[in-house]
Amino acid sequence: MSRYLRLGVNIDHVATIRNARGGPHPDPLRAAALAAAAGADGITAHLREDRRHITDDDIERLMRSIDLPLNLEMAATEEMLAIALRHRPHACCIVPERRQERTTEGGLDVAGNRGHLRRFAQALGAAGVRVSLFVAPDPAQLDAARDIGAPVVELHTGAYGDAEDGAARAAELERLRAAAAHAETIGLECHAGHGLTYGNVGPVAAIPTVVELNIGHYLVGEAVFVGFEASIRRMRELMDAGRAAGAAA
Ligand SMILES: CC(=O)[C@@H](O)[C@H](O)COP(=O)(O)O
Ligand SMILES: NCC(=O)COP(=O)(O)O
Repeated sequence: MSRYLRLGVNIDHVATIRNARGGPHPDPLRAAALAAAAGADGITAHLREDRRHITDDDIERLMRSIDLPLNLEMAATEEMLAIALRHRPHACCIVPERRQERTTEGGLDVAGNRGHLRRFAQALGAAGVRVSLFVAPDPAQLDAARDIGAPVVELHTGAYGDAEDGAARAAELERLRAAAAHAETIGLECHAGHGLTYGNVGPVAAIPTVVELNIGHYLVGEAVFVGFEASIRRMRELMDAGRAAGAAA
């Protein structure tokens, strides 16, 4: 029987639009409420060190007012750890950050930073926060994640989304499939996300050991044309269709 695939709606880029004018509109909290109405299973927000989209105040307000679990994405810095420990969201996904990047370019080097990341995983885990590590679909990084005691990994799907031809995309999809299978074998819960769209979500949703997708930028972009709830509902339909196709194969 196929497992339920959760949808975490990332509301970062609602804040990007708001911040373009410096006022309160559009409010990511309103987006979170609409995501809940559209059937999202969780809300994801990335508090970047440079606060280019989500702000500290957004996190405060999300923690106070949403009913859905919050997945706080953050870099492994002392400042972010203190914020996460103060709020204790349902989950924290630790992600790499480079100030000059336009978006999250790759996964964490868990294998090369075990000591540092273990301390974060332990502190957050002890506070009751479910810790996930945002990694490339690389078995060595998954083994390192398990070694440092993280219960969850989120596979970076950006290379799959960016692949320009069918063969390259198939190769990236195979890397995701193999990594998700490896996660299950070593006892890690497996999520995936970054750059997912209506056009590419199906084959990722079909991977049976992936239990959560986090999707944001495309949903906010589509919302301009069809509305936020409608964009989420359409994504949900495509995820469900992909899951069903995977189960039938
Ligand atoms: C880690 C990740 O993939 C998300 O945070 C998402 O990409 C939105 O944030 P940015 O666009 O700022 O990378
Ligand atoms: N962790 C991935 C995420 O939250 C959403 O990424 P994107 O859909 O905004 O690229």
